[in-house]
Amino acid sequence: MNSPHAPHAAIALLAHRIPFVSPNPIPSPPSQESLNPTLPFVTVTYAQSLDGFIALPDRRPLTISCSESFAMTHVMRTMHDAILVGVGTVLGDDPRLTSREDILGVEGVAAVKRARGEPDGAGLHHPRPVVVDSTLTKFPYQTSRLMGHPRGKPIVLTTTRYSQERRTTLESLGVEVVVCADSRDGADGDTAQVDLSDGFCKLHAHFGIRTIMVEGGARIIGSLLRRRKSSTDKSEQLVAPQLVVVTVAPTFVGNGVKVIELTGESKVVGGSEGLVQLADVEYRQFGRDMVVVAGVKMS
Ligand SMILES: NC(=O)C1=CN([C@@H]2O[C@H](COP(=O)(O)OP(=O)(O)OC[C@H]3O[C@@H](n4cnc5c(N)ncnc54)[C@H](O)[C@@H]3O)[C@@H](O)[C@H]2O)C=CC1
Ligand SMILES: Nc1nc(O)c(N)c(N[C@@H]2O[C@H](COP(=O)(O)O)[C@@H](O)[C@H]2O)n1
Repeated sequence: MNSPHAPHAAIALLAHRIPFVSPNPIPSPPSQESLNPTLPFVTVTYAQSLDGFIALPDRRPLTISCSESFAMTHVMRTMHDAILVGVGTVLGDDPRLTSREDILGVEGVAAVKRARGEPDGAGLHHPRPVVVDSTLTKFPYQTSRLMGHPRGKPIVLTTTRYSQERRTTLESLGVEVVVCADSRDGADGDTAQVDLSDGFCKLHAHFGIRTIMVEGGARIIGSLLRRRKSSTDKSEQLVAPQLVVVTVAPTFVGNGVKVIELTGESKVVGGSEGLVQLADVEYRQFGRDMVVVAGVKMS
């Protein structure tokens, strides 16, 4: 597959699986979840090596995707209202989290605008950036490229143990701080983390965000791929994403960071127990990479 065709192939693969790709209502929503009035549609996506790594040891960033699968990722960014990462990713990668014309190409940009039902002259859609930071103390607001994002300052989801001093500073700079319910299901053991399902509901309720692309990092994705009960709503399904899109590149890394690191009790259980189960799986080649697209079983 040549690079100029990748955005078209990505639109064909994803447009029927992600709701609200167009500002107009799409005729046939792909699933009942997209009709949920309070919970946004959540896509989890990442790129990994053939041996399962998403970053180098010490959480150093790694370029895994080829140009075609990168184009697929940027098409996905244009299809979501918001893009969410954990503060570990902001610290490690300093991401821009924009939809990029240089990666999509002229034809790709035009195709995306057509798919969104927007005129040629319209600017390319960028998802609103959202960062998860349990205390507000880690988000590097003085240096982060997200502070110059074209959709405005990021929204930061935090817990009740946030720093008031930091909140005042961030809000004075235009950052929107959203205090969410605490969860102990995250990656840091006994330390309260952000209850992501509560965060998702608040993004919908406070900002009208209907679709969220979760792009990283390891701990946030790991939390979402575990079957968790929300502290605000006892339904287990609330925490699960509706769509999982994984780029698998034909490279070996040998050592580094994985999205699911089983520890303690879960390591003894092993297998896929305790993890979300996939359904409606599709596979597509983008350049040299394979992209796996799947829904999540809700039972
Ligand atoms: N290959 C890929 O597609 C991607 C790779 N990455 C890599 O991932 C690494 C960063 O991942 P991490 O260090 O794990 O950071 P992360 O980006 O997952 O953020 C984790 C932080 O969020 C906080 N947090 C709050 N609520 C949480 C919850 N409910 N669940 C989990 N964490 C919660 C944690 O306390 C922690 O401080 C970097 O090495 C980056 O390069 C990041 C994005 C995509
Ligand atoms: N799809 C994909 N492939 C890779 O090889 C990657 N390393 C990533 N990383 C993600 O992209 C973010 C950087 O985004 P910007 O280009 O700065 O907008 C990074 O933080 C990861 O989330 N993704």
